[in-house]
Amino acid sequence: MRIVAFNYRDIPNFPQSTVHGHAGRLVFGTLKGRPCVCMQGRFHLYEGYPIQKITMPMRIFKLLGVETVILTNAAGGLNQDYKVGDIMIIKDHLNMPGFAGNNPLAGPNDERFGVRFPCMSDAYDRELQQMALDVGSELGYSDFLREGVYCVLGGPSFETIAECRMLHKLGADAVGMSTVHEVIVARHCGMRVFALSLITNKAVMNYDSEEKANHEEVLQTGKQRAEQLERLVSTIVTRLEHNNNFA
Ligand SMILES: O=P(O)(O)O[C@H]1O[C@H](CO)[C@@H](O)[C@H]1O
Ligand SMILES: Nc1nc2[nH]cnc2c(=O)[nH]1
Repeated sequence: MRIVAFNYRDIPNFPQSTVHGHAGRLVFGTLKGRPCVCMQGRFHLYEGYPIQKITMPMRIFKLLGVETVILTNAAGGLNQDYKVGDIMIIKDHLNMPGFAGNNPLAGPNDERFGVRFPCMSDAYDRELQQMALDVGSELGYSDFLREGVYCVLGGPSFETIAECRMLHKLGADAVGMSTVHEVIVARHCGMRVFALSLITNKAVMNYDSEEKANHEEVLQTGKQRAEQLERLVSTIVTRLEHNNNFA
């Protein structure tokens, strides 16, 4: 397989990855014969970037001709049934920065990309969610494959116990610091979206707990499930090719 990779620092006006574990490369190649572009590292509000800069790659992908965006993230599990290592298919989100007015589409609307008031009730493609469930079951992943609601916060501090309890009551199954901004911009310009959270740690909900969220655990769980996540995503990509039914 031939790939061509560009360091973010060599791409004019592209933001730079500052997070440990985010390589900072844009990789072009084929995945099971399908042309793909992959971000090795994404951008977050807590890195200090304006929200429009964080989501700029989505518009670049649209202009490159990308039709489907697959996003993955690491997240803390709020749902008490979730275990570390579970993979959650995101079916919906809670956009906390958006509640406070920090939305990537705020400001003048660029009509070349999409409408002023885009719908978000269909943000996560339902056919792709079903396909992921089917693929997961074929691969023998059903025991650790979930469907749930992802909540984005600004970070970089992890949540307090009271915050975790509140987010759980509000209907979130997992909490993180990414993805939602990209989803909004991708949907605004009409790309199809599928997203997964790897539950890398359990959110601490109890004052008796000795557990503490930390980035090392996040990276470690990521490594442990990397192969299975890769297989899941690459098989989904293969099915997109077979079905080719989303044009
Ligand atoms: O970048 P993603 O996969 O969302 O990673 C999550 O994990 C990091 C914290 O450990 C934060 O960046 C948070 O957003
Ligand atoms: N906000 C947040 N982000 C995470 N990323 C990975 N785990 C977590 C977590 O527990 N909380």
